[in-house]
This record gives sequence, structure tokens and C-alpha cells, in this order.
Amino acid sequence: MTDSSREAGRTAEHLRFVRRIYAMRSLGLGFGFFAVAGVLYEQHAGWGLWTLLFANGYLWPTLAYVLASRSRDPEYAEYRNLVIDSAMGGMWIAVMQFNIVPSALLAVMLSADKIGVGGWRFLVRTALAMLLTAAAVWTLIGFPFAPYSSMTVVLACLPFMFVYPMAISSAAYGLARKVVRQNKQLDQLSRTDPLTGLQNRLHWDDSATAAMTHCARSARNASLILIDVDHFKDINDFHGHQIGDAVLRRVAGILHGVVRLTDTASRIGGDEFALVLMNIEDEPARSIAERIRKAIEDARFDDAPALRCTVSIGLASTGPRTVSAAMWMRHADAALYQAKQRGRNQVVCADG
Ligand SMILES: Nc1nc2c(ncn2[C@@H]2O[C@H](COP(=O)(O)OP(=O)(O)OP(=O)(O)O)[C@@H](O)[C@H]2O)c(=O)[nH]1
Repeated sequence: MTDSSREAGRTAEHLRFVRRIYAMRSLGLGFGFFAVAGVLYEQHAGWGLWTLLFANGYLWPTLAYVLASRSRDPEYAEYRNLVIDSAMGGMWIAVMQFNIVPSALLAVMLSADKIGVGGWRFLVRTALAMLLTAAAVWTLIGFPFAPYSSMTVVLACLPFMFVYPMAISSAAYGLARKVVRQNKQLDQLSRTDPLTGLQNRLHWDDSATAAMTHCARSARNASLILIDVDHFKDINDFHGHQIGDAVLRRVAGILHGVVRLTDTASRIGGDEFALVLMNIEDEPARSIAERIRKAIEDARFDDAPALRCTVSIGLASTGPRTVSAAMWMRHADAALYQAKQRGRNQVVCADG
């Protein structure tokens, strides 16, 4: 991945963050408006405060979105906006003269969403902004204190009290699901060879051990087929690496074609592949190996019409002599070595 595509990916991720916060802010401030409005109504507040409240509830979310999404660093700008949210919350708490229900509601909601976005450290920063603004505004308006909440105020708080926590929980649930999905994808990627799409060496041992365990439990046989491309270095040297890669992909495609759901095909080295065939006896396994050998011998390549490639194959079945996956592998490896020694392009079975 180039630096510029990495940068573009990061920016897209940051813009998604900005959009997510925009939705949450619109909802939170939209409903939070009513919680503060209940108190302003009882205070017979002037048009200045009402205008400010309206602007904070319904204009600020869009302004914050535009500022963050147009910024050079949308993520940083959005964190700054979140600090402004808390500062404005502090201002309303002081203006409401610490009316207990809406003030506590505002403080709790503005803290919960900050933890969700930036953790405890970010909460401390935003809580400080809230406290300082509350203190400054309270000083400015002469320290009025009226904590009693009437029924009207409580009722005005209800929509915010119900809707916003639901929205925070639903956003957290969505993120948790995304993390699970991404972990699955990462796990899948870490198991996959990018060139061929087959399982890679890393998880090959797990597959072989699982197959051995299954055979021991079910008293059935499995076959391990090791496939090595003959003179692959010469193919690379003569036709180039791209053709070499095409050969590896073709071998992988042929292996894909023979495996059943319970079998596994892996690329375990540069030009070396392994196939575990489950619940199969020697003869059918040998004929599958022979089919693979023949299919590769018959393969033709548009970009290198003269190219003929062959593979050597070693095959070993599980049986009383095979007590571990490592031993199974050694038997198949010895058979593969024999196939190479006897002139390549052939299948050799390990002695049962
Ligand atoms: N094109 C390509 N070549 C690779 C890749 N991985 C490993 N190789 C090459 O595969 C070659 C393997 O060569 P060797 O191990 O000498 O095997 P060989 O030439 O097939 O010899 P024999 O197995 O004895 O027939 C090396 O030249 C590696 O550079 C890959 O992903 N793509």
C-alpha cells in the first residue's frame, strides 16, 4: 500500500468518525434542547437565551460537521468540537442555576458520550471544560442557585433521558459488531496466502494436527499429499517471476478443484503445497494425487505457450505408524523426496 493510499484511507476513516458524531450530536442536542427549554420557560428567559439555545440545539451540529469535515485534520477538529459541546453544556448548567434534573442529565450524557469516543482521559479534558465554563458563567451571572426541578422540567427532560442513552448504546453495539467482524477478517487474512488464496504455512500445522485428532477419534484415515513444482527455479529464471506466479496460481486452482469441504489445501513454501484429504483410503487418495499431477502436466499458459510444468508428489496416509502430525509430514516428505529422486513428475506413496 502506498503512503498516499494509506493517507486517503485514514482521511476516509476520520470523515466516517465526523459523520458518526454528527448524527449523535444532532440527536443529543436536538433532544437536549427540551431539557434546557423547560427551565428557560420557567425562568421566563429573554429572546437572547432562547436564540442561543436554538442555535446550540439545531444549528451547531451542522456547523460543527462542516467545520470538522472541511478541516485539514477532521479527527482533531471533531475532538475540539466535542470539547466545545461540553463547554456549552457547562454554560447551560450555570444558566439553569443548577436545576438538579436537567443539570445532572446534561452532565451525565455529555460524559457518557465522551467516554465512548475518547476514553477516560478525554472525559477528564471535556469535564474540565464543562466545569470551567459553568464556573465562569455562574460568576458572570452572580451565583444564582435554584436546584429544585418542577414536574414540567422533569417531563421536558424525559425525551432526552430515554432517547440519547439508547442512541449511545446502539452506537457502541454497532462498533462492537464492527470490531468482531474486522477481527474475523484479520484472522482470515492471517490464514491466507495472498498469491494463491490457499491457507498459508502459519495455520498448516493446526490443520494437520486437527486432522490427526479427527482420525484418532473416528478410526478413519486421512491422506497428506505434498506437491512440489519441478525445477520451479528454472521456470522463474527462464520465463520470469510473473509466469512463475501464474504457475503457482494454476496449481492452487487445480487443488481448489479437488478438495471437499472437509479437506484443506495450503501453500506451505515457495513452490510447495500440501493437501489434507479427510476420511479417505490409500487408493482413492493416490488416484486424486495422480489426477492433480496429470492436470498440471496438461496445463497451458497463454503468456508462455511453450511452458510445460510438472510436479512431484509425496503421499502418506495416517495409520498405526503415524502418531503425530510431524511424523505424518515426515512420511509424506520422504515420499516426495523419492518422487524427486526417481526423476520427478510422479506420485510416490509412503510405505504403509
Ligand atoms: N514466482 C515466484 N517464485 C517463488 C515464490 N516463492 C518462491 N519462489 C521461488 O521458487 C524457487 C524454488 O526453487 P527450489 O527450491 O530450488 O526448487 P526447484 O527449482 O523447484 O527444484 P526442485 O524442487 O528440486 O525441482 C526459488 O527460486 C524461489 O525464488 C513466489 O511467490 N513466486
